[in-house]
Amino acid sequence: MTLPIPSGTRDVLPDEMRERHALVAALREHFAHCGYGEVATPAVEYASVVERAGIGPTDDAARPRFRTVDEHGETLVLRSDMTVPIARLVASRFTDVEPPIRLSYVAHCYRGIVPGRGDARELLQAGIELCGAGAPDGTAEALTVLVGALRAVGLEGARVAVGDASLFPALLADVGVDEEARTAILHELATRDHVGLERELRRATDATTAALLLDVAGRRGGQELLDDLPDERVQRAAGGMRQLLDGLDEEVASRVILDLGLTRKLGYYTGAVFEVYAPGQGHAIGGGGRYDELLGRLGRPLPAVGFALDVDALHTALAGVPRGRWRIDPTTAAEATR
Ligand SMILES: N[C@@H](Cc1c[nH]c[nH+]1)C(=O)O
Repeated sequence: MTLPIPSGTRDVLPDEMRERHALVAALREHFAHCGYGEVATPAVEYASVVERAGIGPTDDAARPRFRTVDEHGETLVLRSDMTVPIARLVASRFTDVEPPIRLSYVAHCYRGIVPGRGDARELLQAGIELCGAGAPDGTAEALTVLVGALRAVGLEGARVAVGDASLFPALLADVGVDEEARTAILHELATRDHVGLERELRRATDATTAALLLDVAGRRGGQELLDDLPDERVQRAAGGMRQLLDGLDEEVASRVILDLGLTRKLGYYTGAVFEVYAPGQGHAIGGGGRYDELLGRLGRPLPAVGFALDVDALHTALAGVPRGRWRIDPTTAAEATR
């Protein structure tokens, strides 16, 4: 008899667990080497505290999906990511600590899923948060740690798509699109619905501007992409990306693909956003970005940036890499955890 477990969750058996331990050990070592101290936070938080983070509409992946009421009648939520709990931690436990504050984590998070899409309801994330370091230097540091993490586990073929969550809002304001139409357009952009995006753009602007914005949303490529932007307003809106690229070292920049239409399903991003892609994987295996307003909403205004890798997705991506090229050693990890 096979007893079911909730969709989007999984059991992990010993062989896979041994490799997962090795993978996580390599990531932990890398984060520590880069100066990030590991923290743990509770899997449950008070709903009232998370609400202060001002998480967006119901399709925002940062909005907790699992709620329960404790013995005092307080509503508790299962965390949906580590960025909000760490922002809470920094705002309440690191009040006197001089920034930048560098923290890392390996933790399970819980999300709602769209049935049939293969999303994880429970996912193991390994990531960092760099609080108190603005753009572009803080962003460059986070990207450098990210690229180093991919190298530390031997995933040489991975690429990091970099976009900017402020690019389209700035551009839409610049071309005079009103607030309501802007929200509809940004929604289509976030869901990567090209047809819907075209429809909303045509509704909100004239045909030439709509065509320009649609073209910008589809631009993806190397650094030369920024040298060839079609319009002064687009060049202005992409100024942050230019500055970021100028500050990256060559090795990190060689892993970056610019994606002007990139947005993430988490509403707290205010600037650069990243997504990690590995050969043969249909979904991103990690992502991150700048969230310069979140900490302020929780009581300690600091610019911040971070990323999280989906450990299981990273593991699956590594399975496509010949064993001899893994930088992690599952045998040693097995001994270490025995
Ligand atoms: N919390 C984000 C990743 C991230 C960390 N810091 C900023 N963003 C996620 O779950 O995808």
